[in-house]
Amino acid sequence: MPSPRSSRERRAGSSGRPEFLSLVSQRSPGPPDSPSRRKESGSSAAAPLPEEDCMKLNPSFLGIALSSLLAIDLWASKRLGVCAGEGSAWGSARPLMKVIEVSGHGIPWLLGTIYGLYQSDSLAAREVLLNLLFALLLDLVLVAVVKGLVRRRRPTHNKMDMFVTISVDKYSFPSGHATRAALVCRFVLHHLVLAVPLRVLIVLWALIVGVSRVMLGRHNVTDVLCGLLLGYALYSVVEYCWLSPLRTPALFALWSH
Ligand SMILES: CC(C)=CCC/C(C)=C/COP(=O)(O)O
Repeated sequence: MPSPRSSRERRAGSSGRPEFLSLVSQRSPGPPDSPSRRKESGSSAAAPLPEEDCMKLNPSFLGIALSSLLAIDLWASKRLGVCAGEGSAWGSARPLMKVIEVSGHGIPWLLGTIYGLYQSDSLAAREVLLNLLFALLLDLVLVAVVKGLVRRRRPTHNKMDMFVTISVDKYSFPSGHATRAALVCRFVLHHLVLAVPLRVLIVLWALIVGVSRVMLGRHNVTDVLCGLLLGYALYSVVEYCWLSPLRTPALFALWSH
């Protein structure tokens, strides 16, 4: 009478390594009954694979979770893109959204910081502004690299009528406006002495810049969320590499009057 062994044990045969054998036989490129396969796995492995093993070919839980998240992201982003065109549900708010867009654009921030550097009359102000300039440039490079690597297209409902873009800006992940808004917000909160209402205002501004990207149809929700996280994290890199007159005297000499 055969002993009541499990199907896994029976498949193990004399080797006692069922998982290894089943994975090898599943990954072999030849057809299930090919001579090469029979030679590799012995006569007992030529039997059809049990259902339990075939499950390993199915998408992983992580794969399913990611595809579902992306589907929800696309669906939600389309629904939230209420200012994507003049004819959209909130089309009349589009001009205001575009003003918010410019407020988070790289050019005004870069020009404003450079102007501030030339106008600065104290070493402390120069140090802060020089580091802000470094942060803004680092952010531009990081976003360009990630956009170039990920190459996620902007939502189909986006109208490409943005103020000054570079070639990688045809891609949407991550949102450059969101990274900049989070980075600048954290930077300002750490280095400027501001009254509480102004501190609240800068946080609100960063959030509104993020939300406006989705409302304008420029980005999917995940582009903005990841952009905000990336910008927030980037501030820690800036803090770590902080440029000071002691570390980089030559750089500070450029702006000494
Ligand atoms: C040309 C310069 C200096 C900056 C480009 C700024 C820009 C257009 C970023 C794209 O932002 P989103 O990824 O949020 O659309």
